[in-house]
Amino acid sequence: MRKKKIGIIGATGYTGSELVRILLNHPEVDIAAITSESRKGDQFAEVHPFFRGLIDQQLVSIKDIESMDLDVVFLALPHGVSMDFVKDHADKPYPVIDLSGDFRLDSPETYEAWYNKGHIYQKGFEDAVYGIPELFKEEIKDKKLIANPGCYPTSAILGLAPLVEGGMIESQVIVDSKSGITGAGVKAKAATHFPNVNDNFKAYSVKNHRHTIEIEGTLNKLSSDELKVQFTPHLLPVDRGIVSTIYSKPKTGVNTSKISEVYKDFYKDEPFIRLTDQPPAIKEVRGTNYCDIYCTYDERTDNFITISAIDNLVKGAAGQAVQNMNLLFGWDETAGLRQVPMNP
Ligand SMILES: NC(=O)C1=CN([C@@H]2O[C@H](COP(=O)(O)OP(=O)(O)OC[C@H]3O[C@@H](n4cnc5c(N)ncnc54)[C@H](OP(=O)(O)O)[C@@H]3O)[C@@H](O)[C@H]2O)C=CC1
Ligand SMILES: CC(=O)N[C@@H](CCC(=O)OP(=O)(O)O)C(=O)O
Repeated sequence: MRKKKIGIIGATGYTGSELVRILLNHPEVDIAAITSESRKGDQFAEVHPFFRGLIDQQLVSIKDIESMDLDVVFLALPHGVSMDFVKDHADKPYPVIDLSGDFRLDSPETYEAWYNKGHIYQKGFEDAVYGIPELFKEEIKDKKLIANPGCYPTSAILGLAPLVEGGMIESQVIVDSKSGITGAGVKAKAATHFPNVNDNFKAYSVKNHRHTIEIEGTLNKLSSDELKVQFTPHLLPVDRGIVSTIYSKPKTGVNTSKISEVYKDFYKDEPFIRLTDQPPAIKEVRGTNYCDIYCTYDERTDNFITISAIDNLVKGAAGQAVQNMNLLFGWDETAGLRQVPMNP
């Protein structure tokens, strides 16, 4: 059968090149177009020299894909930019998998409140599905617009989903997350300048990070009670990886000794969830689509403590996008995603 023709939009950035890294080894696809507005005409491997000898492809402009007969398009563009593409290409036959936050929330009003930015395409919210395959597999299968989740939300939501869906916890949840610096994108900025991150560690966007509402809104879709999420991200001096440590209180009467069975049962058919018997490490998932999850109960404080680890560029972005594509086309969910973690 003919391989599906893929377009990757915005491939001078980190998630764009990560998509290429994964899709080069995907058995069902050919990378037909890789775009860049700033480097069009250059070879992709000139922009990302670690691809030398592996791919012979010239970067094209977005307008050049109009004449191509693509089967699916990945948007690795900043938020606020993706929405223009989605609106302008709404009549195209191909599905779009958007890695940005432009269509993850429930309405333009919520978006505007948390992103401090206007939204130009209300219909996209009606068309989109939130692409977290472990929770919304059936809904993803026949959608034309997939809003690929944020990296922090992926780690927090997957960590909490079994407790939330089981109605096991009280309404206040604390998510304390640490991310590698590639989460901030390829552009140089003061916050990610080497002396500011090397040998250093700090929280940022306390109380108002836009992922708070993405986590809270998604968990509330699984919950019969109204949950509130306190989310604090931290910048970790590593390239890639996220660890989230999550605190929640069991409801009165919940059988806390059954916690591992609850997680095992919830994720029993999920190839990318690995339940661990000790806190997971970012190097144990590096370069892979795994989300490793550890959960325990502390009798002294009456808290559940859940710790999850992902690679922000893979399960937190490009890998999850490929997993979504696999579902869209009815392929094995793990196609192209069977990497072994790179450790050390
Ligand atoms: N990095 C991560 O860990 C994660 C990122 N995401 C999301 O995925 C999307 C891509 O992220 P990431 O790859 O890190 O981003 P980068 O900043 O590394 O790359 C973004 C790319 O978009 C292109 N682009 C097009 N228009 C613009 C514009 N107006 N301003 C800036 N860049 C533009 C750029 O390529 P060119 O100018 O050459 O066309 C650039 O290569 C973002 O929405 C991000 O929030 C989601 C989860 C995790
Ligand atoms: C370390 C770091 O800076 N991380 C980014 C989140 C990356 C991501 O997933 O962002 P989107 O929701 O925009 O896709 C941040 O905190 O803004």
